[in-house]
Amino acid sequence: MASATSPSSSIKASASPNGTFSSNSNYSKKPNRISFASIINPNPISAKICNSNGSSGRSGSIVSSGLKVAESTGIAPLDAKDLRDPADSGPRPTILVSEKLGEAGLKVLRGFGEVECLYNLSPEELREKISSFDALIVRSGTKVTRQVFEAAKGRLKVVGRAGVGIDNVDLPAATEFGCLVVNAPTANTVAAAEHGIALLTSMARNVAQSDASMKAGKWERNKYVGVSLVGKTLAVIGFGKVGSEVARRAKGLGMHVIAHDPYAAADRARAMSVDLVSFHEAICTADFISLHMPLTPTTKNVFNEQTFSKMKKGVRIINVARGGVIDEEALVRALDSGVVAQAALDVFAEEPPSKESKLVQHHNVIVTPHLGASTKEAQEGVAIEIAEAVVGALNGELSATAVNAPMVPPEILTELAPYVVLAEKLGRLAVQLVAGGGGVQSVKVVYRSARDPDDLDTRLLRAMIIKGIIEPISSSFVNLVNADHMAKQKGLRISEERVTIDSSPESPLDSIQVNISNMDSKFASAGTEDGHISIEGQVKDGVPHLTCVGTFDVDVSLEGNVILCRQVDQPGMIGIVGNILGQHNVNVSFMSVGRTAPRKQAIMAIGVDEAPRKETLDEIGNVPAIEEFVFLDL
Ligand SMILES: NC(=O)c1ccc[n+]([C@@H]2O[C@H](COP(=O)([O-])OP(=O)(O)OC[C@H]3O[C@@H](n4cnc5c(N)ncnc54)[C@H](O)[C@@H]3O)[C@@H](O)[C@H]2O)c1
Ligand SMILES: O=C(O)[C@H](O)COP(=O)(O)O
Repeated sequence: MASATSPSSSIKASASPNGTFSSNSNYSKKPNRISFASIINPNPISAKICNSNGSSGRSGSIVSSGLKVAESTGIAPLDAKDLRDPADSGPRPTILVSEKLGEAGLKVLRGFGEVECLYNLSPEELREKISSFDALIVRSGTKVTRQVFEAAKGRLKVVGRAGVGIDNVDLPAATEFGCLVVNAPTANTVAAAEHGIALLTSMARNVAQSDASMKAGKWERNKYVGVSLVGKTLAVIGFGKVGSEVARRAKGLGMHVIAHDPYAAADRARAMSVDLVSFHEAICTADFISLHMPLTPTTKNVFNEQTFSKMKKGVRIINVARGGVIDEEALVRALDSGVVAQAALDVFAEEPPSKESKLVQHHNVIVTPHLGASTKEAQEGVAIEIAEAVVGALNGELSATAVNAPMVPPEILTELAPYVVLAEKLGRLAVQLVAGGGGVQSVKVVYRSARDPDDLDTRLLRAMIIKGIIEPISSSFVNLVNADHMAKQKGLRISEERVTIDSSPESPLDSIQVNISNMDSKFASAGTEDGHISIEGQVKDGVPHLTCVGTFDVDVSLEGNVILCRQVDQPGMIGIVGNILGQHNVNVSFMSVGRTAPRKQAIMAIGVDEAPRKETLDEIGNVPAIEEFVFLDL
């Protein structure tokens, strides 16, 4: 008799904390983090998002418009009535807005979920409240730390940064917790650039100091003689969105503009008649230096004692980027010594800076309280941009402004959709074929495609294979955000190979093969000569199919569950097994037989709608010609 090697029995003991092994257990039994299927929803009807109580499905699900990328850069407000399915009576997602957000954005959010605006929360208050929210929207004032993600207890699915800089969000922690971070990168560019120019011109002409002097009753025409801008060299550090808009405006003022940006394209600079130069040349030759790079470990305190000492005496510095890129104490010393004649600062290492800050109080410094993005227009734009991105993410769409997940163009998402489903199912099947279920360390994925390897974006597929492999055998939750991190954490090495085949480039892929290296299989026929467990699948008419097990060709649609039997190839086997299943009321959706040679060995792959009971599996195992079989739960 062949014994049934059902994965449920072997995996139960070691794996799932609730002692069960079921398909979609990620939706119903995992913590309430957004599932991968909610970020990129392979099901065009509804994206399941777990409720606060851990249940899932239509009550608590959010209707998805399918595989599309949120058009979050468009700033026309969405019609609130379009955002949720009116038939969906489940609990609405909860959104915490922790800093002032434009009304138009709030309207978009209110059309979709329960919105609470709680400004000025202390870090402790934020940690206390966060586990009741699916989304958090912040500006630069809220520190979204690891502790916040921990306190969210898996509920928080998306953090929306209503602006550009994400240095106040702990991205590695967000990624580990599978929380998507989106920002609003475009709507405040012009506002920040205009503020930079405002600071540049007012600093050069002592507008702030002379205004204060007059208001103090003085008339000091000789004291506030300024410097001209025309013909002076402005060095823009960080030639991105804001930096290049500052450059464009400074050229209009007749300045000679140079820029330093290790990642900027030279032709973009050339097109604006801006010379891209080294950091050294920029800081040594400039009369004015305007900062527009992000705050990163590399840029932190990049303006320090040493760099100030190399600057032209009397240089003037503008900072509307981030305070942390300047060593503020070193700047005070450079101002005192006259190396830096003036500074105009919108941002500070610590915000708000202390009232006694020597930098803020310095007579050659003008300051604004982080107002770069604060125009009515920019704030409305940013609010809509972030609201649409957050709603899109909660709706199961991949955001075009995702910061910690791959941004995949909509047309690619659409054509990859069925392969994404196939990839997860192959991962789930492959791990169930491993004897003992766990211990998988090395997986090789082979993608066969007629397209050029560079034309195939496999990140989604890889993430889904990882999800398929990890979730059935652990309590971990895997999505597009944290898949690579989870694989690394579990010591799972995934290598990918793309094989170009002679076929139609119409479809992105011909097949996906998943090989688990150096593991024994509970279904020996799934093994290859070189010691791998190998399965392969294809998409046929939009439906994922299992097409190869070990060295056997099969063809079974991966829609329900699968029984694989190895048997002696002889007449009547399909009837015998089909009969047993029929007698036990198990509906067969698909059957296919692959064999090495007539009357030798064959593999029968049977698709079944429901999981057979143990007695049914025992009866199949008692058929004398059946040598081994396995039930695979999809
Ligand atoms: N004060 C405000 O209210 C305000 C408003 C908007 C943006 N900002 C800040 O301005 C900065 C720029 O914003 P953006 O929208 O232009 O971003 P961006 O990403 O478009 O541009 C940043 C540029 O900096 C470059 N860069 C990265 N590391 C660098 C380095 N070591 N040296 C030089 N350049 C480097 C990048 O290549 C990129 O081109 C960000 O820090 C953002 O947070 C502030
Ligand atoms: O990075 C940004 O977008 C700006 O610094 C704006 O920050 P704010 O939203 O706090 O005004």
